[in-house]
Amino acid sequence: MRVVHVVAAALIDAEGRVLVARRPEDVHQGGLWEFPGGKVEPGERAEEALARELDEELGVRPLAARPLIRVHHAYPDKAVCLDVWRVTRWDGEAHGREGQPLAWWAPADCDPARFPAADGPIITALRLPATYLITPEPGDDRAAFLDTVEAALQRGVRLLQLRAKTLAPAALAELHGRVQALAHRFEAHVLLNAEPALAAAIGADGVHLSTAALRALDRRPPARHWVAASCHDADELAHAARIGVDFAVLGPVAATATHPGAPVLGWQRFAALAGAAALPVFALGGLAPADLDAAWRHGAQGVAAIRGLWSAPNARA
Ligand SMILES: Nc1nc2c([nH]c(=O)n2[C@H]2C[C@H](O)[C@@H](COP(=O)(O)OP(=O)(O)OP(=O)(O)O)O2)c(=O)[nH]1
Repeated sequence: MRVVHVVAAALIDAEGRVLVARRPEDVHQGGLWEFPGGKVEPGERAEEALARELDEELGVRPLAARPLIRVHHAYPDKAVCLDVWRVTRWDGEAHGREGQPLAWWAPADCDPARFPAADGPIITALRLPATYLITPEPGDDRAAFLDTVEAALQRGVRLLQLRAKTLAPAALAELHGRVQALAHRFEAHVLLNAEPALAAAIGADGVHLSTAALRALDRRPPARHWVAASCHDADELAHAARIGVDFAVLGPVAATATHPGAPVLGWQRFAALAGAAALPVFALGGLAPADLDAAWRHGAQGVAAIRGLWSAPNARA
């Protein structure tokens, strides 16, 4: 089946709400809500198509746009590649130039059932931040560890993975409780890197699956908000998406101190794998916030990091 290349925009307003439009009843996926956009015309670059569609449909001109996610989806009658951009500044006031109803919804209120099936990963991408902090092993000084978690939250980190492989379950549960209490003060979420049953039992916001744990599962484990997984190749990404994992971490993009000798992907390979994956993918491995632009240009949700997002309490990133 020929793949139809579509550009779509997530216009984000000052309150973090996203603009959605209702598709007419009589077209493909009619009656459902969508992110405004349309087909890329022959010879057009994606950004040109985006500007044209936003003018035609909403009467606005994008001023600040960056890639959010690319989603491939095969409907029974049509295969699409949705190239979705996050637009945070534009000229003009958005109005339905084709008579389509518009609404501004918080990403948390976007119900995937009201959108075309391809849009699930787009909604997830909108709900996720651009950085995912993975903690280093906590060591003996718990107070210093918690201070550094708090400093990261103060710098704007809103998604954390507590990764403490050296701790027994009781000690891990205890530390998790403290980290989660801190995180919740900042409306941040903590994913526990542990057995899904332990994460669920102690009320974690989510569970982060190791590659081995992901491979052993044939369905999404129960979780309060998030199920994430560590992936290294196309098979693992496909398996993660198939069982309903919300997002993946893929790497290493560059060499890291924590995983010396691991085969490095590089940005081109990362882009090919992330672009074909049906879920948001964070880039991991030797990266820091300074790499966000490169990550977005290569199809990443953002950057996941241990060292790159973890620094002494008084050091500002
Ligand atoms: N714009 C948009 N299209 C989506 C979304 N989700 C989704 O599956 N699609 C599909 C539906 C359509 O098959 C295709 C978009 O094509 P379209 O028919 O809206 O494109 P267009 O505006 O160029 O329309 P036309 O002039 O060819 O009629 O992408 C979404 O969130 N936004």
